[in-house]
Amino acid sequence: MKKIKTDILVIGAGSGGLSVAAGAVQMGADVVLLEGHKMGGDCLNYGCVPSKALIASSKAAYGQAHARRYGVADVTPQVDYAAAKDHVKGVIAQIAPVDSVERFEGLGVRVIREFGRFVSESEVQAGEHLISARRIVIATGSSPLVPPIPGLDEVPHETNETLFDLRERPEHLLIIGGGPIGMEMAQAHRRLGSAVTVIEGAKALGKDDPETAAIVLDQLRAEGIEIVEEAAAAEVRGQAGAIEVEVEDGRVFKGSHLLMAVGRNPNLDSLDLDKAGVETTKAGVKVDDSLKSTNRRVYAIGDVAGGLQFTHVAGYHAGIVIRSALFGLPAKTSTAHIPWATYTAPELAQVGLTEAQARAAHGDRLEVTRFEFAHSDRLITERETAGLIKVMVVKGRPVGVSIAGHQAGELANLWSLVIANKLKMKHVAAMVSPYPTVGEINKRAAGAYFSPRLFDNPTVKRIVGLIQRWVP
Ligand SMILES: Cc1cc2nc3c(=O)[nH]c(=O)nc-3n(C[C@H](O)[C@H](O)[C@H](O)COP(=O)(O)OP(=O)(O)OC[C@H]3O[C@@H](n4cnc5c(N)ncnc54)[C@H](O)[C@@H]3O)c2cc1C
Ligand SMILES: NC(=O)c1ccc[n+]([C@@H]2O[C@H](COP(=O)([O-])OP(=O)(O)OC[C@H]3O[C@@H](n4cnc5c(N)ncnc54)[C@H](O)[C@@H]3O)[C@@H](O)[C@H]2O)c1
Repeated sequence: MKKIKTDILVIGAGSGGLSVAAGAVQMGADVVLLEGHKMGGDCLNYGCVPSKALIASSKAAYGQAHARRYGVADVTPQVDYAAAKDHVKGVIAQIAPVDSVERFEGLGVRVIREFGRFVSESEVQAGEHLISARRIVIATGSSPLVPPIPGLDEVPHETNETLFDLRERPEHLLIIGGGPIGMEMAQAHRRLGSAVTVIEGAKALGKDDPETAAIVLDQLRAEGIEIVEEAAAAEVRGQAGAIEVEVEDGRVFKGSHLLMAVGRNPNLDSLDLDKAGVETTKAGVKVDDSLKSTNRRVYAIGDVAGGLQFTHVAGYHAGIVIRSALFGLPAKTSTAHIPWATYTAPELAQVGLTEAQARAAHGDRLEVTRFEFAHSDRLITERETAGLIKVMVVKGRPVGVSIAGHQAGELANLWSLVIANKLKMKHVAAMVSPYPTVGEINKRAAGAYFSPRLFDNPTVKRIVGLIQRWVP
């Protein structure tokens, strides 16, 4: 057994683990990084990157088929599904060097390509290495949840770990689960020419504001995607090419392929966490708001910490851990300014509280300001007018923003800045946006907040009237 001593041991080289390792080593800590599978984790290999690359292919196909509204003839796109998958692989390959062993070794991180498991409160075994560390960061991510639906273990099905390797376009893709994975892949496949049925046990895009989610779902349905809600899958039957999903009320949906997209399972099983005194819940490692586990030397970040499961959240967690583990400074997580976006067309984005959450937290003090994308000159030129921004405001300060529409994810950036820095609507209103940009929508939303105060206000009218009498 080779013994290694280090300051920081990071288990898992995905979005969270790589960010801790890169940050800590560049600030002078001795860092060991373990990765048992692919460098870059889910986001690079099976998640954000391949899904957004496939969405880009589908957007190109959709653009060809819907050009007439711009005065350019529609054409039926000649989709080569395998070539689209080559494009996906090419994108992964282009980004992979940033997450590679070579890059991290170049930064001074000792990278060990083995799975790690705890043998004591401060030691982890990885292959022939026994590593003892001052601080250990669990960043092992999550895996696709495979629910105990009768028949599923005998019927061939895809998950996010296999879908991007599929070379033949599914004739009819059945998707169980109408969350972000299900809906992004539904639209991508529909636009690439598959028939698509989404079977959702509750509400599709149910973690988002229902009003903004409805704008997205209307468009998906208009593109021909069948979305069945309140229909939990109860049984799966058939074989490759001829699959049936029976839902709880007895309806049966037929397709050629099946994608499971019903949520995530934290990667805990191989870690022997009981040897380290690290407690877990169903969601993941039990952590406090500074991401410390029940063993004060051990942190958990990203998907395995069981909160919001996004790459940018894993990166945000990394910053908290670096502050705490390297500098011994207090650092606590907050979700108030955390955004997320679903990259359907139109996109769906959320920052902080939804209207329902804000109402529950702030009651009558809540004001909801709205602006319809149909009033954006830029989006009229682009013919992308379906969309809405809702800003939840308490005493002049935004506490949440829900956006559906073209570039909703891009628009969300500003609101994270505003909420993170406790800025007010007056600060957004004070910004000058270049005309005609999509980003102007954010300023218009702030304008909508102030309009009734300025334009429907008898006191303002009286004052203006008085002043005008005196102005020469
Ligand atoms: C289809 C899909 C699309 C997505 N799209 C987006 C998106 O657009 N935007 C977004 O923000 N998020 C998206 N996500 C979520 C995002 O991928 C995750 O939130 C993110 O990857 C989590 O990072 P992580 O570091 O916690 O885990 P991961 O990136 O999964 O990394 C964990 C790593 O740990 C390794 N590991 C596990 N156990 C051990 C062990 N015992 N020893 C050593 N190594 C181990 C694994 O092999 C893996 O490489 C998407 C997810 C999916 C599935
Ligand atoms: N754009 C992005 O940022 C992005 C994209 C994809 C995934 N992700 C991340 O990955 C996570 C996982 O995504 P996901 O879509 O798998 O999970 P999810 O938990 O968001 O959605 C799963 C859906 O499956 C439904 N479901 C569960 N069991 C069912 C059953 N038996 N029959 C029918 N429906 C059932 C649930 O009601 C839920 O709506 C997301 O929560 C998100 O954190 C992010």
